[in-house]
Amino acid sequence: MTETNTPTALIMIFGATGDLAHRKLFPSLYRLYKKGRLTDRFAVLGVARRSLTLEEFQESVRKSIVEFTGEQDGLDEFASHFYYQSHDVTDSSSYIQLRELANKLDEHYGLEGNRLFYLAMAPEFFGTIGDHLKLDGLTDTAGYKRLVIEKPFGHDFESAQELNNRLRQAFSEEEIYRIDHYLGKAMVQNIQVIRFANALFEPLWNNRYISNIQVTSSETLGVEERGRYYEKSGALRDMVQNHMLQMVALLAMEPPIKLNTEEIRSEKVRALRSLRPMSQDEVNQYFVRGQYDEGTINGESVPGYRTEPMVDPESNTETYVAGKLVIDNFRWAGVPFYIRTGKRLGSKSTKIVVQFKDIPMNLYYNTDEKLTPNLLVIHIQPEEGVTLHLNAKKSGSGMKTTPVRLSTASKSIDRMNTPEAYEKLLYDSMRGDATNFTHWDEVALSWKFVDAISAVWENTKETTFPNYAAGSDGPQVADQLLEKDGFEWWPVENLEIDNC
Ligand SMILES: NC(=O)C1=CN([C@@H]2O[C@H](COP(=O)(O)OP(=O)(O)OC[C@H]3O[C@@H](n4cnc5c(N)ncnc54)[C@H](OP(=O)(O)O)[C@@H]3O)[C@@H](O)[C@H]2O)C=CC1
Ligand SMILES: O=C1O[C@H](COP(=O)(O)O)[C@@H](O)[C@H](O)[C@H]1O
Repeated sequence: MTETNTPTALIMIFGATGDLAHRKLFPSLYRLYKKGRLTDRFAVLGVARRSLTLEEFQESVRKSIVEFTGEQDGLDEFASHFYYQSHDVTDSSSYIQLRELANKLDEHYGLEGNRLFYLAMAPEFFGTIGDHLKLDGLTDTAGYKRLVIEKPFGHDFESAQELNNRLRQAFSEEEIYRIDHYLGKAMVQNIQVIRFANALFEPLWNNRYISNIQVTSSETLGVEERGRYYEKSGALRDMVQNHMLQMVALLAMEPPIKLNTEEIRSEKVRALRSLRPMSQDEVNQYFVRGQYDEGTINGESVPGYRTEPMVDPESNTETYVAGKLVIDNFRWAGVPFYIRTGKRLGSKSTKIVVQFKDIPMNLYYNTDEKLTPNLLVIHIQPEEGVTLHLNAKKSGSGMKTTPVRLSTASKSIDRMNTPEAYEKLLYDSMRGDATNFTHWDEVALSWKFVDAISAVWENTKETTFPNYAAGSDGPQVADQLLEKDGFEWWPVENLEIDNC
């Protein structure tokens, strides 16, 4: 691993006129620049088909910064590091020209031959670009060469493996940075710290004390303009295969022997290997699906999934998934991990709730009343922090108990906004820190797990679709999944830090 805190590199963005580049990548680079994490020794070479002059491209960069950061300090100087080549990535002849421009920028800015190739494009182009980078000598460089690749990494295990084999012709595993933007979120990175830096939690982090763990990622947005992609993906591939399983791996993994990339990834891989596979007959017992109907969100009527643009009016695609994961190892035997994610729900929220087991004997309530279980809530977004739900004595005479909460919000600890996930991930990839990117072994195991579910769902028409109204908490089948085990979902809206 090559690490420096002020990395120098040529960042080549394929898809530089696209949404991701404008909303996330340019603003993140600007913030790094403003913080002094990018010195003047960097250049960005944007690639896309449309014909733009250098001035037009730099103007588009300036606009994106103003729109998405609200700042403009030092903007002209920052934008002057941006270059553009109009180039169809399927056209073999353009790569030579790209190499020449890259070499010139390398020399002009003293970039030491360091190259970061960021594929911010539709996945069908990933393989072709990888092939050409090698064939046309863009990867022949004196410095490092790294490939940062967006999701989706394949559509299933087979296609992911094919893509991986192809990319590995040009880049080694260590040089491939597969983005899962959840791993860039401050509170997702905090899961390990909460677990391994607190004497209070690690001894309790097992089946002796934890009754179940719930991971919820709910969205209010629908599929927007992404109907074509989403029809083939659904919530299972879009969210579960990557973000949800990554959070589960971080919650379930054993403590790594060292806090380095290899050890952390290897423990995550072991956790994913421990996921109990499901037979075809078991899939619908462990996983349930939903699709949104029309409804109301924030007072506005929104259409049902089947009437969204580019969506089949009889679509069988799930926009909601809830599941029970069983981790077959010594630590977690008997502790269900429940996950749920969906579009067009009542709130935008990602939270992890760790529910502790009840104490063996309740001295404080009548025997027919139950104490509220202790909960550890990790607030991933929109608020960031941790809440511990405890029981305390009710004021006044007598020994009645009442639930109380201890909360910390990250913003109040650091007194600043935490950086955007993409900012951290871009910085890490330039510093050569791959810890918060997914290793091929993690991708492969996640696909194998999810493939078993999609094999069943794609072959059975779900006759109850649409089965939840936009703006609701999701389909009833998700509640029934937990009721079977004697649990219920902790409602995310009642767990906000602000409610404490
Ligand atoms: N947008 C987001 O928030 C997120 C996006 N992603 C992933 O990032 C990737 C990009 O997404 P997004 O930015 O939204 O997509 P867009 O459709 O907005 O952008 C696609 C980009 O690719 C360029 N392009 C398309 N075809 C070619 C071609 N043949 N040769 C050269 N350039 C081409 C387009 O420019 P032009 O038309 O000028 O050629 C454009 O710059 C996808 O893999 C997506 O899944 C992942 C997470 C979030
Ligand atoms: O990767 C994706 O994530 C977003 C949700 O991300 P978040 O950071 O807003 O929680 C999701 O909307 C999108 O469909 C999916 O592709």
